Amino acid sequence: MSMPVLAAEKVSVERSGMTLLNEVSLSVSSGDRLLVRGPSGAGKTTLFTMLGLLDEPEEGRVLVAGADATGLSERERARLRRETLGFVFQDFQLVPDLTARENALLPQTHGSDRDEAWVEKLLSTLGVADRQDHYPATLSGGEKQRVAIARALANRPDVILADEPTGQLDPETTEQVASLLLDVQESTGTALVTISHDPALDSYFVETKTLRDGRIME
Ligand SMILES: Nc1ncnc2c1ncn2[C@@H]1O[C@H](COP(=O)(O)OP(=O)(O)OP(=O)(O)O)[C@@H](O)[C@H]1O
Repeated sequence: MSMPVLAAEKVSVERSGMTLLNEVSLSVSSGDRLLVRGPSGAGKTTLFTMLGLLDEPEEGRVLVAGADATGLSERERARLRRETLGFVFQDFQLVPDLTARENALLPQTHGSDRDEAWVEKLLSTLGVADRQDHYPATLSGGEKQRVAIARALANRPDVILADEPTGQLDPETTEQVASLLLDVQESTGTALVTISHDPALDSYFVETKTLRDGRIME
């Protein structure tokens, strides 16, 4: 088996004296897709935050391409995040005063090697090329999420992390967005970790894990 591009090893998180995650372990390698399911309050967002290097666990480690990300400075974590991870959120989180295209190009702002052709290809694959000069307010929910997926892939990340990516979409749009997300994931060989309670996503994933009360159920 190839080395995991992202792994949690016995990650435990405590906040205000409550255990939010209890020795959670999981890993994904290039091209893998993993769905983490769980009811409300199970700890899904907390897990997303840890895997996304947005916060640090009290115990355990998060490894990116085999390197321990715990104990890094905020600055080093930000760099690792930018270079290796792509994020998709339930509420899209597009910048309102940037066009679709400018939003998708955002992750490339820091890099020296801008690759606008790649982002244009992504927008086209995701079926929003003709909307690229529009502002988020004039896009449908499905279009916004497709732009957000292009943005997540703009830096050719090793892993896409998606937190309830279809949570604000109707059933038909959920199906379109889920298939497009998985198509681009497959064609780019990126690993994908999706965190969701939406049963509509189950059929797209072979590997699923269930989180309950902060633990992965066996
Ligand atoms: N900083 C905190 N201090 C104390 N408790 C917290 C904190 N953050 C989250 N929690 C609690 O931890 C539990 C897990 O929260 P989390 O947001 O990870 O769950 P979730 O599975 O994403 O839920 P949902 O699907 O409703 O968003 C919840 O009971 C929540 O109220």
